[in-house]
Amino acid sequence: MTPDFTAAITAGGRSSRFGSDKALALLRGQPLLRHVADSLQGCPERLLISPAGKYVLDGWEIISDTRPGEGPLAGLEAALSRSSTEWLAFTGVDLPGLTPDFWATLAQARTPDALAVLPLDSEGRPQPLAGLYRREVLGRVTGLLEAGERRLKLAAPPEKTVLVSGLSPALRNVNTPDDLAALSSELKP
Ligand SMILES: Nc1nc2c(ncn2[C@@H]2O[C@H](COP(=O)(O)OP(=O)(O)OP(=O)(O)O)[C@@H](O)[C@H]2O)c(=O)[nH]1
Ligand SMILES: [Mg+2]
Repeated sequence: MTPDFTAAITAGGRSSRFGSDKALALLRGQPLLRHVADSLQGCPERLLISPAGKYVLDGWEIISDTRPGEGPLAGLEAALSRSSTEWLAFTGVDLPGLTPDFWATLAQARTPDALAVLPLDSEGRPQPLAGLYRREVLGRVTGLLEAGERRLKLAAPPEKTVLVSGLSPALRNVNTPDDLAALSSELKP
């Protein structure tokens, strides 16, 4: 099924724990950013939140941060402001295990009342950096940012967030070179 939601990858981070730009670090010969983008390639609209000129990703529109350096919650604000569909798939550069099936599973879990659909990680916690967000959370996100809040996990109210289990293998997150080395060695035949 063709996705009916906009894709957004927030890519304005400094990779300080990784030590070099992790979006461009290679896993199986492809940059991490490419792995994430491939999982969302079927989306009708594709947005990359990053400084102009930093990345080239064919078919993706580069959107500048409205609040540069303020973290992924600000990236979500920029993405929701530009998205023209009701739902937005929002993620980062460092989750190379995401797949089209992952996003389809989240999309199927949407309910009429939901404002967000988030997967549960291996410890049973919602992972807000690989979720679907309804466009109407934009007002709340802007309110949080204006109040000095930066935690992405507060973007949608818990009582209107659908949580999906069984997806944790797709949520391997790369923050350090050791994380990438562990992932590479697991994937070797
Ligand atoms: N648009 C935007 N994205 C951000 C910003 N800060 C972090 N991100 C992105 O949010 C995602 C998750 O953030 P982190 O894992 O903390 O990445 P990071 O901030 O580059 O790495 P550290 O410096 O080690 O914390 C990554 O895709 C980052 O590129 C920002 O200020 N603006
Ligand atoms: Mg960070």
